Amino acid sequence: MNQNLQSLFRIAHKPEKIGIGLMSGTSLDGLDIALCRFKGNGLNTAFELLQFITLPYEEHFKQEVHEVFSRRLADLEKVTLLNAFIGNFHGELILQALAKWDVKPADVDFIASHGQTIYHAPKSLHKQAEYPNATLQIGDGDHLAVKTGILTISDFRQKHIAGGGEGAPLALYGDVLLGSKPGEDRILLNIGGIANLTYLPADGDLNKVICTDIGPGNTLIDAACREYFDRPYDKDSLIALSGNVNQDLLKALLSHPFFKEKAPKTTGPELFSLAYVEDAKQLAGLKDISAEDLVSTLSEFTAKSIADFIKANLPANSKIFTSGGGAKNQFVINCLKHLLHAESIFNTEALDIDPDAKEAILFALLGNEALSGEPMKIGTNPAVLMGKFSFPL
Ligand SMILES: Nc1ncnc2c1ncn2[C@@H]1O[C@H](COP(=O)(O)OP(=O)(O)OP(=O)(O)O)[C@@H](O)[C@H]1O
Ligand SMILES: CC(=O)N[C@H]1[C@@H]2OC[C@@H](O2)[C@@H](O)[C@@H]1O[C@H](C)C(=O)O
Repeated sequence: MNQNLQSLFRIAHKPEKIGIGLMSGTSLDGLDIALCRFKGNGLNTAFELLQFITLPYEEHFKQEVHEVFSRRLADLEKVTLLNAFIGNFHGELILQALAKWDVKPADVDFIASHGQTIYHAPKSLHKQAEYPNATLQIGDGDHLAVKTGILTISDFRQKHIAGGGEGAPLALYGDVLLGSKPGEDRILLNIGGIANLTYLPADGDLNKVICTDIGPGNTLIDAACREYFDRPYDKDSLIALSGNVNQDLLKALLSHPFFKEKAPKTTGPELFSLAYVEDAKQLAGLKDISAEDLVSTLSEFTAKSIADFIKANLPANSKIFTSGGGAKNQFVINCLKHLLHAESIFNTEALDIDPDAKEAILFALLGNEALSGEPMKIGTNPAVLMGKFSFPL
């Protein structure tokens, strides 16, 4: 037997596995690296987070990715170069993290890598009947495997699409495993570049689980901060707090048909961009708005779209647990509390899940499933095992 398959067979049979989950999200702030230990699979997974780090991206790298990120027209050579470069670069960052933690690459059984989404095009976006849902993550797994010497599983989203989904959100698999509690209706709300949530019903019925994108999380707030303040994001909501919400613009921002589409649905910065904001300004008949008022309005927009979705679709008594960088945006969280009449909104720390690490843990879990799990049917999501295998040799 091919020695790669032999080693794959050996790792898949190990009762306990050490895996690294990698997430590089739409905010492009850095690479999240989670080192985890797993026993078992599916609903019987025992999991432990051993180490977590976010290694921030340098400005130059962010600019290179922004050249092709969520653009309909991009330099194909740049895409090709970045695909190989990011695979190798993420491999280097893993080696740095392992050295810092004093862990040998040989002690890690697998890497599960999300890659970098550069374009997400569900049918609701591209509207071309002859084409399927589609999405593109770059940062090829072979480069990671060869650079680190560790078996790498990558490109998880294609199988979800092939099975009838939109390629996202994949959070539901991890959320069900880590977040469910009998007797409690729960909402795990991730506010990253895009906001998404998983509803976990109190009776544990997997058919009732809902996992969907909702709309913009930080993506528009970040884009406005970059454009008008030369800052990557609105740290501690200082800009939003210094402005006022423009109600006409807010109404126009909320009027897009995406918000009326039935869940599950997905979206990205391809739709929610500064061009979207310009269109909304026109719709509202608004010529001028101060940059501070714009950031306040976009922050309220994030909170209002999330609250509207929850009020219209989910039980009112659900307990909410937030994660993602947007959970640190107090303006957004306070608006949410106000709109939902919620006394408290927790973050996933209350569930013993590091809110910054949650998505990287999710991919490690998906890697563990790819190696030795079985397809799971949850809600209307495709029952598929996701991920492609890359070998070091
Ligand atoms: N202290 C803070 N105050 C306000 N906003 C913050 C703060 N810290 C982080 N953020 C927001 O969180 C963002 C990063 O979030 P995160 O890393 O969860 O996104 P991501 O993983 O790239 O997104 P996605 O889940 O959509 O792929 C920043 O760009 C910023 O908007
Ligand atoms: C195509 C893509 O990269 N989508 C991301 C993005 O970031 C948040 C939201 O949009 C979510 O749908 C997804 O990521 C998470 C990890 C998911 O699949 O659950």
